[in-house]
Amino acid sequence: MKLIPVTDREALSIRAAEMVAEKVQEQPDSVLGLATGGTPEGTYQQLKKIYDHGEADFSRITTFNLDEYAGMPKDHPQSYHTYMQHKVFQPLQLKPEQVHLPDGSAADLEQECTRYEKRIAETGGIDMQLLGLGENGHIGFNEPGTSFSSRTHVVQLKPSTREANARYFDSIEEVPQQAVTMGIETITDSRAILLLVFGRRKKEALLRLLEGEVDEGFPASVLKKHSNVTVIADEEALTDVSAEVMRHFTG
Ligand SMILES: O=P(O)(O)OC[C@H]1O[C@](O)(CO)[C@@H](O)[C@@H]1O
Repeated sequence: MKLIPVTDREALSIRAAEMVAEKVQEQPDSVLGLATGGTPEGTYQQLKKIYDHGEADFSRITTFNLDEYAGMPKDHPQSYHTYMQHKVFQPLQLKPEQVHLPDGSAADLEQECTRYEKRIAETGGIDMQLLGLGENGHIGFNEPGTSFSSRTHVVQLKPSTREANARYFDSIEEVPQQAVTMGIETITDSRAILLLVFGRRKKEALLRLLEGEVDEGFPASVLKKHSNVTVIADEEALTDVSAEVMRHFTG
């Protein structure tokens, strides 16, 4: 795991967008794994600037999202389908056939998980996966305790995750109880992973990731076993990380 420390959220977003754009420049038919939530929003804004300036061509990429709420129509204002349409697919003018999300409104969710895994495999797998970090260490919606060998599956969301995401809904009761998420092994099968972490809210999780053991009780710790993970983190998230640990991951 390699750490790139940056000053703040904006610097993180610029750096992450540059890395995604560089990947697409060197491999125009890249398969990108994308995340939702607050973390990658700035990165998507920066990618739009890069696109508008004609500095990258996204017309041949394929995308796969990490997760989607279960039981939510695709056109619900808080669905990840809607988020992606507004923040990525329309701004980068991606065509429907280029983009993929799990269908949380599918009648048979187990079948949907199998379909999604198959689709990822058919494209040859993910070249670069963007990830945010949950306060409890979740990646995608893989909550603590999820097997490191899990594939795309249906999850019961923890109360803490529902509370963290309640800010996007009118009330916590409206936050779905379940989601469909890529599994941990689906994520770690990606050839490269870019984990973005900013803000004080994430400092305990980042500290545990950098200093703690690899353990299924903290899903993100699996990233330490992967050979190509870059963590971009800002000063606030790195507040409690010792100089020695910083040197270890940046050196
Ligand atoms: O970026 P946020 O909103 O802090 O959330 C952290 C992670 O949790 C999720 O919301 C759950 O999948 C991810 O989309 C995100 O990367």
